[in-house]
Amino acid sequence: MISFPKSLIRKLHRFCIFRKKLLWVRNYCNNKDTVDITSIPVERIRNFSIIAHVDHGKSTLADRLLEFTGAVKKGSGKNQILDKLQVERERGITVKAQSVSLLYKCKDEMYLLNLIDTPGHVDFSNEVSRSLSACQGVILLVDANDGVQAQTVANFYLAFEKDLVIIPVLNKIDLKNANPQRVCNQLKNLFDIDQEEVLKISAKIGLGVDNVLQAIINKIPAPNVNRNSTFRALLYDSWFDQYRGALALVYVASGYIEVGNKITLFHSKNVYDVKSLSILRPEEYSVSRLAAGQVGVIGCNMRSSKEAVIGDTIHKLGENIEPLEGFQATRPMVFAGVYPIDQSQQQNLRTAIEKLALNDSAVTVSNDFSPALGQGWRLGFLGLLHLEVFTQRLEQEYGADSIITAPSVPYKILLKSTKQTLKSGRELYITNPIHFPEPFEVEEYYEPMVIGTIITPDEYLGPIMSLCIEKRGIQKSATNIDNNRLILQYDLPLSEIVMDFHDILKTITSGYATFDYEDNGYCKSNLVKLNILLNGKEVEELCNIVHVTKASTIGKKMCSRLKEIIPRQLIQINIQAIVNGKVVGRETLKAFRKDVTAKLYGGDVTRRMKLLAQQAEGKRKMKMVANISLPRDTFIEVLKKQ
Ligand SMILES: Nc1nc2c(ncn2[C@@H]2O[C@H](COP(=O)(O)OP(=O)(O)OP(=O)(O)O)[C@@H](O)[C@H]2O)c(=O)[nH]1
Repeated sequence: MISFPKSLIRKLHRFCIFRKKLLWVRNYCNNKDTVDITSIPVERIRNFSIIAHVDHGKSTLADRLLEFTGAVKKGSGKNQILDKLQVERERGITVKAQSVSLLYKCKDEMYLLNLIDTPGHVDFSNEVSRSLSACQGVILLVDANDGVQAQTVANFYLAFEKDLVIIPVLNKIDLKNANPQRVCNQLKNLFDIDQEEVLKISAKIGLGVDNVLQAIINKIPAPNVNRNSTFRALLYDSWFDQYRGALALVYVASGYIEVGNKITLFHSKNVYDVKSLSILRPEEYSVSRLAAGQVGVIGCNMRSSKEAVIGDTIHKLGENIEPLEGFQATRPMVFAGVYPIDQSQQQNLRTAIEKLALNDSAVTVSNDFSPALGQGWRLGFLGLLHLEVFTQRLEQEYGADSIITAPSVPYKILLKSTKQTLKSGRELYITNPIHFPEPFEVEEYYEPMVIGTIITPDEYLGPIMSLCIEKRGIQKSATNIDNNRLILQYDLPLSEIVMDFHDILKTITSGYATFDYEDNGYCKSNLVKLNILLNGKEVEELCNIVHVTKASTIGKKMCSRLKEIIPRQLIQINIQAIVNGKVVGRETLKAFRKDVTAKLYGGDVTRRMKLLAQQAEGKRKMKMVANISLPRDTFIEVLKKQ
């Protein structure tokens, strides 16, 4: 392999940074104020979001809107332009809401349309609700073939509760199996939307997209703001730029701001000079002023993303203001330990987690320690996909490899009243099974519950009901939304749906049923801690809290799963699942026998015996230190297919 001197690599690296800076400056200068966006009056601004179920075509419609308004060239060959993250492009899903400002001429007047493309998956619904606070209307997009699905219902109610104007749009009418009439009936039955209001389009081929633009202008009201009052802006997203520090994406709620103004954040109180103002089209386009009703980016040399706290209100220094309503804190649904592959990478992983957690405000972070994995963090996520996407982003965007431990949901425990609990409080939230108290200390156990909504063709009702019963679900309602589709509501324990409920549901319904859930507080339960022992040694990272009725089944399955996942090693591995000191599952992973005598050709038998004895001694030593190497993903994998 050719090796380059370190000095040359350093020079090359510096050159690349210099080139990037140069490109940014050129881009900045080219974009400077060719259209005076601030001259567009408030009455000609429309702020809206596209909301829909997963894969119903939000990003494709956003692409067409970008093309129709000239933000990108027609036939540029680029798809899903607003899905910028590598993880979004690889998985074909949106995980982060993206904003773009479009200029559209209608009846000789220029309109500014601020569009936010939102994710569809339930794990990212916080992005949707955050985006809606900068909007006055939404496009509710429904696939004309699939019809109304679980996230369509959830997203409709999010917009409805915020009193936003809803423009119903049927997409994919070019498909052979599209059935617009059936979907219109569903919209009428579920949301009381009249058929005449529904637009029919094909985002893929651009059919009917101009009607969508017309509806945005005619139906969505202009923001109700005052440009002459004091400046207030809601910080609703932020990201880190290597050269300009943290950039804040804001919705200006009143007044205006100009480059050179001194600003401060209401809660953090830090003071900054405004260095740059821009709007996204979708690339940054510099402007000299951001005024009420607009969505734009403020660059003010914030040194770290920590300073740009999402939900904070930005205002001018020295002005007394009432803060804008921030965002409701989201409650993490799944917790998992994240550790560096080896402790030398700890600092790197720490920086990466800090930066990414600030960009993704739904993630909670606290320190954690594991005897086997060392110093790490306990992170809280909105679901398993959120966890997977976060760790993938850590790897791809920050080059930080990590080991993830078994995910767990947050349990609530009421301790028996003793002198100590009287002082420290009897209620305990357990996000890490390691901290599960001994049964004699506990008065009552509680587990988190959700209300699950399932939309399915009625022929799958039987298998779905069996699945929900197996997952300890209680049916709340079952309603027909048309001749052959049902909407079911179940009370379900969060722990039962978090890992693989969605996958199983898709399998048993050939992909036709869709699922969405929302938090429904805590419910009394009967829980136990399931310990996993490898060669008699407890592996804390694999222990799990389970419902007492499931302990034995899960224990057995975890053992057999571990047997599949752990590679055979030079020593035999005894895998045991233990609940309250009782073995509920057991498997043995046979040693993989290395033939140490292979090189011997004939010769004295004592030589053969000596080699075998040496090998046995080596194995004994390994067993003593329980030196079992587990693959990186064991902790999640073992819980996935129970
Ligand atoms: N035939 C047809 N396919 C479409 C149309 N619109 C979108 N699609 C396809 O549907 C798939 C999903 O489209 P996306 O735009 O990624 O959907 P999305 O709603 O943004 O997906 P998420 O961000 O993951 O929720 C892609 O393969 C698109 O090419 C359409 O009008 N007709």
